[in-house]
Amino acid sequence: MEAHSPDASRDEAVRCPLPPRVVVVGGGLAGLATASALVRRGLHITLLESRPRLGGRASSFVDPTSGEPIDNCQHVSMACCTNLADFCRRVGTDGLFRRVPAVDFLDESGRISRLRAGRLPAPLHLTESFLAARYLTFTERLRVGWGMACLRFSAGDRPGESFEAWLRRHGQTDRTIDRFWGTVLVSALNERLDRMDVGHARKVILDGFLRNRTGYQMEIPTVPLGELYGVRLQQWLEAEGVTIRLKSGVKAIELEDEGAISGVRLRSGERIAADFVVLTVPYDRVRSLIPDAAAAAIPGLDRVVEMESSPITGVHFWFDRPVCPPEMEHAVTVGRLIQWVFNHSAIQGREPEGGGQYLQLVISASYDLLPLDKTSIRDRVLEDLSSIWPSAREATLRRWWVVTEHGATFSVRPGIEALRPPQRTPIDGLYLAGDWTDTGWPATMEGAVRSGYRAAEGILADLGSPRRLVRPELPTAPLARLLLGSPKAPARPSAGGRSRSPLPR
Ligand SMILES: Cc1cc2nc3c(=O)[nH]c(=O)nc-3n(C[C@H](O)[C@H](O)[C@H](O)COP(=O)(O)OP(=O)(O)OC[C@H]3O[C@@H](n4cnc5c(N)ncnc54)[C@H](O)[C@@H]3O)c2cc1C
Repeated sequence: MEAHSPDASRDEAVRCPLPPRVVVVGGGLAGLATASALVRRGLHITLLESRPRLGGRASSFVDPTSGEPIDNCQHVSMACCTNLADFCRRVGTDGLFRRVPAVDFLDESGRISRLRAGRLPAPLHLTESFLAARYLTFTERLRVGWGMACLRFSAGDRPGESFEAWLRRHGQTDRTIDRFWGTVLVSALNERLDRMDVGHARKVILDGFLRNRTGYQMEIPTVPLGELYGVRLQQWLEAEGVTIRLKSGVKAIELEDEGAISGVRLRSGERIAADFVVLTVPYDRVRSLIPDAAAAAIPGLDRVVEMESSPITGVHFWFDRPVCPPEMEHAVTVGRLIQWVFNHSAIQGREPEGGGQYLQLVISASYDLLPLDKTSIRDRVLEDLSSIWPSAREATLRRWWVVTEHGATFSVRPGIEALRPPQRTPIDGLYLAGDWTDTGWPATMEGAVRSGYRAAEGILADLGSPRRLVRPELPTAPLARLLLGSPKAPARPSAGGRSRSPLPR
């Protein structure tokens, strides 16, 4: 399987120049992005994944009763996710998304308020549709506008302050907090407002919704995640010469006497030699893969364990008849347990056999559901859905799944940025990546891809062939630059300087 013998030493590699060997540990979006960015550069790349499939937290499983692929949970991105878009273009899956230019908010009386760009330039492009929103009174809409202005201009945040406390300090009421800020941000950041960092909330509102006319638009996959980030990625990477090994869990990295990376040891005991290792495993796994002496040399690594996880619950319902309007693809629900409804019969054309409707419901930061069993969660969600569309009461629920991912994302709690390590480590040849590493982004597919690109940039710089892989944010519109200032440029890994054989140019 390997072009190099497992015991090939660095000296031999210098005498007989072989392609530099990169081992990527983890086949989630960070690992996939790292590998995809390094192909066609004369490297020997191996990707090791402990599970029997690629995709990590963005994946599907097969329903044993129907044989149908089911996503662990609906994943959507926004048009401001420029690196995820770049990654999908790179691997040829960019045609498998539907761009949704309007976000529909559904209130208790079943009324839809559509958020979409109007005639005004950014950052005012959403003003017309927001002023028409029916889930807030006119005064409440003005109050939210004031909150946004404060978010831009407030002088300094109080260390450790939650976003909810910040909102109350800036004139927001229970209703605006619950019906606007909570509705938008809890699902965007997968955290409750009373546990949410102010900087991350600011980033979603300013960078996601206001800087650019299209940044808020959603990208919804039209195929199951297992196809999007699993099967298709595997085919593409293998065609590009990447060796993919599934069911190959890594036990630990291995180091030379001088402290540089020499390879990884699998749980099976097998050793794979490497000049570079990129660890893209989740934050709560990384420490166990790094020997103590090396871990001590990585500033902040021990603090990674202070990160916390936040859960997401995805509920899948197959009804024997349409429950929501058949043409409706998605809705953000205001003032409910359910936060998002996705109509998969409309989005992916996945009508249950014999007709009916397949709906996916999402509850982010689902702490309150953790003590409940799956049947109780099903019943609560069904009750909630029935109060939106009473037809859900009469319909027969043919099949259902409740999937709660306890460690769905790291919690964006106040002060989180101090716990996120950079991708480059002081260990020669060792990189970290994953949505939890320092990207300035919350736990998202975009953050994962950015981290993978940064690790790849670091490796190429070490090999004397620096390339810019991380794509810039969407351009800030001129008026938005005037009113909001420029977005902060995230820190980048420093350029090479390592004693590595240069890449052929
Ligand atoms: C339910 C849910 C809903 C979400 N919704 C959204 C959304 O709508 N939009 C969005 O942008 N993001 C969403 N996210 C977040 C998004 O899925 C993650 O941010 C992203 O997929 C993380 O990618 P990653 O590569 O950093 O980590 P992971 O996907 O966790 O990948 C790490 C990989 O490493 C593997 N691994 C672990 N240990 C080892 C080992 N020892 N050896 C080898 N392999 C190992 C794991 O099996 C895994 O495949 C959601 C997440 C969940 C769980």
